[in-house]
Amino acid sequence: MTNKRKLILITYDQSNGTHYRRELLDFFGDAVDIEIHTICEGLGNGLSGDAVLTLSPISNNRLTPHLKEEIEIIHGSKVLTKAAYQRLMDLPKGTRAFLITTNKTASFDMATYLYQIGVNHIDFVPFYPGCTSDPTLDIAITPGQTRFIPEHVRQVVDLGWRRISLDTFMSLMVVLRLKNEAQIERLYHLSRDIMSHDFLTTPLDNVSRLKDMLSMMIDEIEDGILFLSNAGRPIFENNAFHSMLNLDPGLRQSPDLLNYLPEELTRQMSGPEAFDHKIIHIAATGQAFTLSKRSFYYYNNHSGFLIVLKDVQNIEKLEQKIRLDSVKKKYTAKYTFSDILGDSRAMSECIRHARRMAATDYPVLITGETGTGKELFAHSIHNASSRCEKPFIAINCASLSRDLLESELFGYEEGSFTGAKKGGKKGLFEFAHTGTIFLDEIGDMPFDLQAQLLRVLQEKEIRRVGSTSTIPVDVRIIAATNRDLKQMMEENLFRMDLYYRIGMFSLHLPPLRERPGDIPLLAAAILSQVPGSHPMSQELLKTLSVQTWRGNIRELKNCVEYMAYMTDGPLSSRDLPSGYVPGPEPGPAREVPPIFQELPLRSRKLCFSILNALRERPMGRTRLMEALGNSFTEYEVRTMLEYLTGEGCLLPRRGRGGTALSPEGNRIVLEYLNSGKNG
Ligand SMILES: Nc1ncnc2c1ncn2[C@@H]1O[C@H](COP(=O)(O)OP(=O)(O)OP(=O)(O)O)[C@@H](O)[C@H]1O
Repeated sequence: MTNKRKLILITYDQSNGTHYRRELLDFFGDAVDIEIHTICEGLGNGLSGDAVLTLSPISNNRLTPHLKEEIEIIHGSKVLTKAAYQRLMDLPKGTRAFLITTNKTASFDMATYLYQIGVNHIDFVPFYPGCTSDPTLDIAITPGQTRFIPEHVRQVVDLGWRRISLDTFMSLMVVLRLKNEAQIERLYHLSRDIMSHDFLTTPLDNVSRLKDMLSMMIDEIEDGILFLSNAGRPIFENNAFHSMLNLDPGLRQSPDLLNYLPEELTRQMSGPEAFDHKIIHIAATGQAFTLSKRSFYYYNNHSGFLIVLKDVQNIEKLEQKIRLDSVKKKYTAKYTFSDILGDSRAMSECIRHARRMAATDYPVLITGETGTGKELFAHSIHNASSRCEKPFIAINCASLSRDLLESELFGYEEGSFTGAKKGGKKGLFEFAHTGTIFLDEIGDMPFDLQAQLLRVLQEKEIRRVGSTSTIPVDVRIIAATNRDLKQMMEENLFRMDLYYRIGMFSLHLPPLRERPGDIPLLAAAILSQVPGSHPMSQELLKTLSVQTWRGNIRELKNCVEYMAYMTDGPLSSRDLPSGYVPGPEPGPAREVPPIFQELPLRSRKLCFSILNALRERPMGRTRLMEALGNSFTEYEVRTMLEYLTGEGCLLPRRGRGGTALSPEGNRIVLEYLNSGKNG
């Protein structure tokens, strides 16, 4: 790699060229080769180099046809030394003098410059080769062009060659990528001798300090940044750009940088269009980046391109961190295995199995009646798994309508349906990425959504509602249900393929009545949570142990808490809430009303319980669920309410009065209660 830069220097004539070439070499040393081209002798064709510097006014339109390729063009400016300026200022006010330059344009250029820097007490008369002289004038002022002074002039104020301005040097340093400490130091020294343009009146050391701070800040940015000139040449790149691509340190600020970048990157960068976040894969290193190319403007002029490179892995990590931070409170698993009480054999076995399942990454299906601790187990499995630091997201599949459940789980794209949020919405699967999702009441998930869930499990990617693209997700699924999925499969209500996918590890939690030995332990633990509560008598514990506990531990909890709050002294069977009698419920044998006969047993029970509860008074769904001991899911209750309304057992709902029994419903339930035969 060659580090020597080539500069095309354009001046009016050869003499100017030689002079300014020397000045440039004094500044840059042998870091640059300078090729002079003059307007007088013709610029020639096919000029090529790292940059063009014009020190004589010439438009880009005139210049570019002479260039072999697109090269950065710097329109340089020249300034007086401070000493020369002083000599001009010392001339008396009203002095009329020739202003001698090489040509007409240069003459006006010089006059404008002098007025700009405040030399406005002298009356300049432009003079250059070929123009008519005024014989009455005998003073001449010239920036070093003494060779053109008319013979009759007696007083000459030679300002000396104008010097290349500080901003021209700065532009050269940037474009030629030659900015370093030594050059900044040189600029600083120059600034002591020569005049600055207005915008450089800030002391140079401040400017350079500011620039240094700026480049330090750019170096601190974690994204790789590369500035390209309009011509596509590298102007500046930050540390991250080098380290992300493992570039040789010798390439820092090298004009040849592009030759050493991966081909996948340069191919995308080279087009004229700006773009955002293209994903590129570097075959040689296996790295993946997102690449953006943005135009940047300086005072409305297109000045080049900004290339931004982001490491995809970093984005993922960051996104994950943001997800985690934002979901931490809402989406963490609260319970661990140590929160699960019960030393019955059945319970100990469940815990042992669950611990084993936690050590794997497979889906887990937890079954069991309501209130047996399915959610507790789901939390504990997540917390004992390798994903414990990652999100745990629980959703009840029975509590939402089909469409809502779909958009909650998978998210949606902006505009995918009326009312969709601007910018779309992330689904819970995306939030749960790298963690666990707990699908409670999975048996109540609508059939077509089951197919989508299966796809997520198989493909490990989701598609937002209304989107055509997919998003990869890595989520472990724990599902739970109190429904009989096997039975549901037979009835074509649950997909067999999904069942076998999630049910490989299945954990059945026994109902409380099958492990009465756990009741004293659980009851004592529940009691200890109530401040100031009294102990339970043995006789009460015995009574509790023979209850059917259709609501299982949740029901036991309600019952024990009720007693603890309602009783002042030690607790006995007398303190039990009404409905709890010693011994299991015998359950009278009754004839099944014809409208229930087609229903599965569980739905039949639910229908009867609803009608029975509504005999007392009308009530809303939440109340009704409580009255049923929370033994049925919201989905089940809703479905059965619809069914019973359709059968004419309930009055259609109006307003906030809740659901009421119709005369037909009342007749059916009374007939059922009086029938006395087994159903
Ligand atoms: N073995 C246990 N030890 C201590 N508390 C328990 C145990 N099992 C359940 N619980 C408590 O009982 C209540 C119900 O448990 P959980 O919500 O986990 O049951 P579930 O089977 O998911 O119920 P549902 O099917 O109605 O959603 C919770 O307050 C839970 O903390």
